[in-house]
Amino acid sequence: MIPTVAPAPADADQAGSTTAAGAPVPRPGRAALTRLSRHRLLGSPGAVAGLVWLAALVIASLTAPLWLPFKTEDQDFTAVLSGPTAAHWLGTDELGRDILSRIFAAAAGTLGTSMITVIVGVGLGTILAMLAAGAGERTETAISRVTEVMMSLPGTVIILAVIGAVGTNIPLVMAILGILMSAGIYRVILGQAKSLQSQLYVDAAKVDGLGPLGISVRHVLPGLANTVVVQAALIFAVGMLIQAGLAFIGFGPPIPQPSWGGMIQGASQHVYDAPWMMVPTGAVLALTVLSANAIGNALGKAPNAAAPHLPSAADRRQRAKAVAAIAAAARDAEETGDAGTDAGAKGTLSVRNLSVGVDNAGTGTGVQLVTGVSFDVEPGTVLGLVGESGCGKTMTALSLLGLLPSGVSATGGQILWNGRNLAATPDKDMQSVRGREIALISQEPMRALDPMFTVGYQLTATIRRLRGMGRSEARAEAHSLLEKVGIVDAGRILKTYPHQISGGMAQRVAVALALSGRPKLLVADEPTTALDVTVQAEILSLLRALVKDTGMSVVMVTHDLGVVADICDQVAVMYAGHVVENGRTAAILDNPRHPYTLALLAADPHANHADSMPERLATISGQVPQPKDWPAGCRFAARCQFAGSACLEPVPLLPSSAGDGLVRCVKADQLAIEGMDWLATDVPAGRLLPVSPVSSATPEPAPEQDSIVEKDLA
Ligand SMILES: Nc1ncnc2c1ncn2[C@@H]1O[C@H](COP(=O)(O)OP(=O)(O)OP(=O)(O)O)[C@@H](O)[C@H]1O
Repeated sequence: MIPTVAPAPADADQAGSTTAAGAPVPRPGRAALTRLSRHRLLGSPGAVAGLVWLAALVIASLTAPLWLPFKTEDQDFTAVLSGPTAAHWLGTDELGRDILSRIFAAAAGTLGTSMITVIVGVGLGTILAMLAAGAGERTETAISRVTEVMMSLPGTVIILAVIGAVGTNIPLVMAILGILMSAGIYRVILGQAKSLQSQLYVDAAKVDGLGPLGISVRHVLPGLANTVVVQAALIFAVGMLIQAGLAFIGFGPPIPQPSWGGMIQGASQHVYDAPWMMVPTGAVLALTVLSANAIGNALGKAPNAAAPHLPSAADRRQRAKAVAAIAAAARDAEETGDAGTDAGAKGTLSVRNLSVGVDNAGTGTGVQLVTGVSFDVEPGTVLGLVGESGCGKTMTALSLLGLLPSGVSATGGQILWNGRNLAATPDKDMQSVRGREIALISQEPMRALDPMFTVGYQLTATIRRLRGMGRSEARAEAHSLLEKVGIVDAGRILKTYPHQISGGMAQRVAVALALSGRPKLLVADEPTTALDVTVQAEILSLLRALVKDTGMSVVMVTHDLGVVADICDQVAVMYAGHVVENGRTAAILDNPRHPYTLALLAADPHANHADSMPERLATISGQVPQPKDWPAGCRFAARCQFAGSACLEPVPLLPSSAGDGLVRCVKADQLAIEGMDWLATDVPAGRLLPVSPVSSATPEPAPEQDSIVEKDLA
């Protein structure tokens, strides 16, 4: 299954929630704030400068009475309209008042009242949007009509009318400005709030009994964080400018209280005889507005909490670094003649020694999730990657497309495809591979389909993009693709939206979408897991037919040996991040050599014949170890009924005596000779019997006394 990090479900907000890898999962709101503050704000020099400027302005303004040399109303008639001097650093105005003192004295008021506009405008707009999105169509219609009326009102006239009625009460004027602006903010936020309300995790939260308020606060608001802060920064800047404009035309704070707009107005009277007077206040106002905009810009680039699976720019940079490192290693290997393999035959996928790891904050020293995986997929064949959950199948599959999740990247090895090493291919070059050469279908068909557009639009747009066809030609191709994937009434389905079709139909459409670019390789990540058994069989037979008809090859990720038996020519059994056995499907299913394969088969009801079905199916005690807990020796040893002390040493992948496959077990041959079965009995985890180590180059059967645990267990 492709990992996604959705906002925490209703019951998962406890502090201790972790990823499968054991890493703590931040709550969406906190995650958003972390990203906003750490990666974006501090990563943008403009935003950092803006923050420093605003912070300095606020501190200087609040502490002004303590350090300013002059009071705002002090007049120095010996220095009227002067430029900067030792006594008056920024000069004086027409009454000899110190401009520096007046700028800082006015700053707190200007910033504070602009914040009133932000709080009222953004707060009201956000609350209305969340209410409209969550409370149903009638409420949304009512709120939308009211905001439309608000937007049609002449704001300037209303503000002037308020000033006429109540005088220059700046906080009140700015609050009313906020109310007027909230209508626009409502419109900006509503669409996003509605989309968040329609997420599957919101449905899950509703099922869990979370009320509308809880859903809005816990699931919707965190997803709106980006938009809200960007709007806040913009409104802050606009509020400051409007306030300065009002003061300029005489509706500022009462005289002699200074205001930036009032000071600019005063300076405009002396623009010819004392032009300097305009500079300090104008520059401070401009710098403050620029600072707010720079901060808004930086925050606007932050990834949304609702889509944390999308790689941020930092993730992309990190990936680019990882790709460059692999490319450099490959070049070194070529120079020293250690490259190992050529680029493989055309249409053959050759994965060599692939490792995938967590980036660990860009240091490249994080835990490894997949190590030393190698396999080949010939044209027109299907390779199954099989294993329990957490064995690294998805990480391996996604690395073929360069689509590893944020914070994870390929750390070594080669993915050889049509003459290039995809592991060392930059993301922008991978774009021409994805869809056109290698396509993906995932477990959840709805992931591939956008609920906002009809099936026809999505298919046509994809075909046009990937194959450069005209509209009507693409439409005809979409129709034929739907027929190809077994949809009888293709014309009708083209007109439907994804939510109007069943899961099986959606998976067929997803397959058609994947075929749009006529890929040579299809990566299918558990494509039938979410479907019921009959539909599963249909999709498998569709894939089989496509492989036969088009000569396309498939990498099929599955935990179902039935699927492997049904469709795969080759199989690679993965356990704890590496391949423990691979080879031809028939050879492996008939003659498994690795105890893990043996155990998977023993635990699979379909692999046991009805007449010889045991009373109790076999189990594999324990769990797949977390990547950070992988032992140096055999990673399966702690759960293995046949483990011995030789299994404490690292085990290489060696040719299996059965067929042309490879197996990673020091006792593989001994098990084959003795014909051991995996028992239904649970084995205490970590039990190891003494077994003499065998040479890794030529595995020999273990001595008699090192026998199999089974004997003890019986
Ligand atoms: N984004 C991630 N960051 C860190 N570790 C991850 C991430 N995604 C997966 N892992 C870890 O990588 C390992 C391999 O995961 P992977 O999803 O490839 O397993 P899988 O065999 O495909 O399992 P499943 O069938 O459940 O998808 C697991 O230990 C998993 O916890």
